[in-house]
Amino acid sequence: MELGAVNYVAIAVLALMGLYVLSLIYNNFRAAGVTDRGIQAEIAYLRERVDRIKAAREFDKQKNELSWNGVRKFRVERKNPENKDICSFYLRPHDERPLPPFEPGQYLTFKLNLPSGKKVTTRCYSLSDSPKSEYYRVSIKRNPPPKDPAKADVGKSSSNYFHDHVNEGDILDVQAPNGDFFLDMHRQTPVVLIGGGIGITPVLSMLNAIVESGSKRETWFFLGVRNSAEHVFREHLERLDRENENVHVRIVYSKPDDNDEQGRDYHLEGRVGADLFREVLPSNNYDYYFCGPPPMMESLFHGLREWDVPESRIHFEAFGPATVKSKKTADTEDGAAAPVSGSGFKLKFTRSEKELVWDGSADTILEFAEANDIDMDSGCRAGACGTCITAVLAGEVNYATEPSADVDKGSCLTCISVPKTDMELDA
Ligand SMILES: NC(=O)C1=CN([C@@H]2O[C@H](COP(=O)(O)OP(=O)(O)OC[C@H]3O[C@@H](n4cnc5c(N)ncnc54)[C@H](OP(=O)(O)O)[C@@H]3O)[C@@H](O)[C@H]2O)C=CC1
Repeated sequence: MELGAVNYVAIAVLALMGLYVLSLIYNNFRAAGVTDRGIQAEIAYLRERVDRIKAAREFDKQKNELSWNGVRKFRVERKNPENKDICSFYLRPHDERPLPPFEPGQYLTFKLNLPSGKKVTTRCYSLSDSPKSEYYRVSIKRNPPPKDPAKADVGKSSSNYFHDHVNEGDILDVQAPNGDFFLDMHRQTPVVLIGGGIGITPVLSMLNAIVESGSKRETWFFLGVRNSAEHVFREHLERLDRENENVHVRIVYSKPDDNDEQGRDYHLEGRVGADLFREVLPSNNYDYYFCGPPPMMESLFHGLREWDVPESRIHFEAFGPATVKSKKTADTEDGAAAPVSGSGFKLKFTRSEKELVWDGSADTILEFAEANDIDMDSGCRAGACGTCITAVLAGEVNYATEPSADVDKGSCLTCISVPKTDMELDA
């Protein structure tokens, strides 16, 4: 929750008053020849709080002044292959005005004109570097073709479009950074950051932000990949580990190649999960942030819960699997059950002139529509960007997670909802 300016001022004033009173007490002790470590610690703590409040205020101020509504033109300044499947794009604002800061872990939303698309396609990609005033960076993995060759249409794949068609000097339409999965940079509590495959992107942004801020926060960084061919940002991670006492990078290969050598290329063999943390981490007392393939996110969530990590300390990318999100909803304090959908509801898609029966096989209305060749817009697929908003002409939905995008009355976000009744949708 963001604090209003008035609240910041009130807290800062109270903290300063506390600081003042403690200094008076401390000076009295000093005058009496007594030094009290407890009082010094209190003063240091209050000083740190004031600094944090000031930093948070400055962040909000810059964000409000420099952010933008709708799309802004960005020029691709540099296109840098990280390996054969992953490419980083460095983006600079075409208007050359400074960029607003973002929270490490957030993503950018792109409006793309794909070669075979009739209309604009919306796609979200995590920012993979720390907040910088000059450029934003996204690192994108090329989507493999679907197993069914009949469904292969590279012209409709936004990741393939980036790899094959977006070049240095090109201009892209970009919405401001967004997203609820981010690291609170104003805290100093120890963290474990975990990336699986290309899921490294948001947690790498967090790691870079910690290091660049000069924070001494204890930070463990686990990267799970198959082997050295997938081991991206290798030199960068080795350098951060070497140069920062508080940073501990652990590379985990699930299927090392014959030429890969433990100790030289990677630290541990196997999969990143709670069993490995029990061996490597001094305790379970951390905040955990993770992003990766859906099975990894699910097993991490359950493994950490079984290791008695409170749910409030488990944070994962909202683009993650619906099953993890439903579990989180089901575990809410009031014990509310995760929203479920029965099967057998009739779904009428008026524009597409299709009437179908919801069989419960899809996680969301969006997935159900896509499986039935109904054209629907989508972006983040996590209820955050609002691209999939669709008018509900009749009926009601249940949400798997609380939408973070605004939803007008009479509409729904199809990417995170399931039917609660028979429905008629304007799609
Ligand atoms: N911002 C976001 O939300 C982003 C999300 N992503 C997500 O990240 C995913 C990463 O994809 P990709 O690079 O293809 O990942 P990969 O399929 O290449 O998997 C990466 C690693 O994760 C391991 N893994 C698989 N299952 C588990 C498990 N249950 N527990 C532990 N480790 C496991 C794999 O091991 P093994 O060899 O044993 O399979 C492999 O070593 C994407 O599918 C996307 O969903 C990616 C980028 C950004």
